[in-house]
Amino acid sequence: MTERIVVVGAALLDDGRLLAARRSAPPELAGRWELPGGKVEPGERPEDALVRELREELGVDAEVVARIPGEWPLKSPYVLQVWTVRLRPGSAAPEPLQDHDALRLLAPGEIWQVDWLDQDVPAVREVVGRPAPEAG
Ligand SMILES: Nc1nc2c([nH]c(=O)n2[C@H]2C[C@H](O)[C@@H](COP(=O)(O)OP(=O)(O)OP(=O)(O)O)O2)c(=O)[nH]1
Repeated sequence: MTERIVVVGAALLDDGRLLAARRSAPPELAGRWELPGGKVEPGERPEDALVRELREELGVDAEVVARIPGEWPLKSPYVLQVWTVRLRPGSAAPEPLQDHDALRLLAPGEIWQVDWLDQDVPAVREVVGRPAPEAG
């Protein structure tokens, strides 16, 4: 059986701007930008993994809104799935607490100003081709 591990990434949209995070490790990925998130643990729902990772990495209280259709191959055995998320009322603002050393909120015209990980580009393209989720 081929092992396949899902990495969940967050499309965190704030007033039409997309949150991008710059990785601080490992050396081969450091300095490149990604959607914050991480690996789904055995037995964990992807949505729960994403909420957990965002709490650990950014210190936020987030909720998952919807899955972005598609799945993108990363370094084997990982595949990337992306979900739109929003902050719950009262959540702290995102901070680069773990795994990242910078965050940016990118307006639609700024999306391609950062050096996304190559493997994230098709996923980001899919994210920005979609309207922001409804508020509330
Ligand atoms: N989170 C995230 N990881 C990505 C993206 N694109 C991409 O290639 N990756 C890779 C980097 C890592 O090899 C793997 C996920 O690792 P991670 O370091 O974010 O996950 P994690 O917090 O669960 O890691 P760990 O320290 O528990 O091993 O997927 C992306 O957009 N978001």
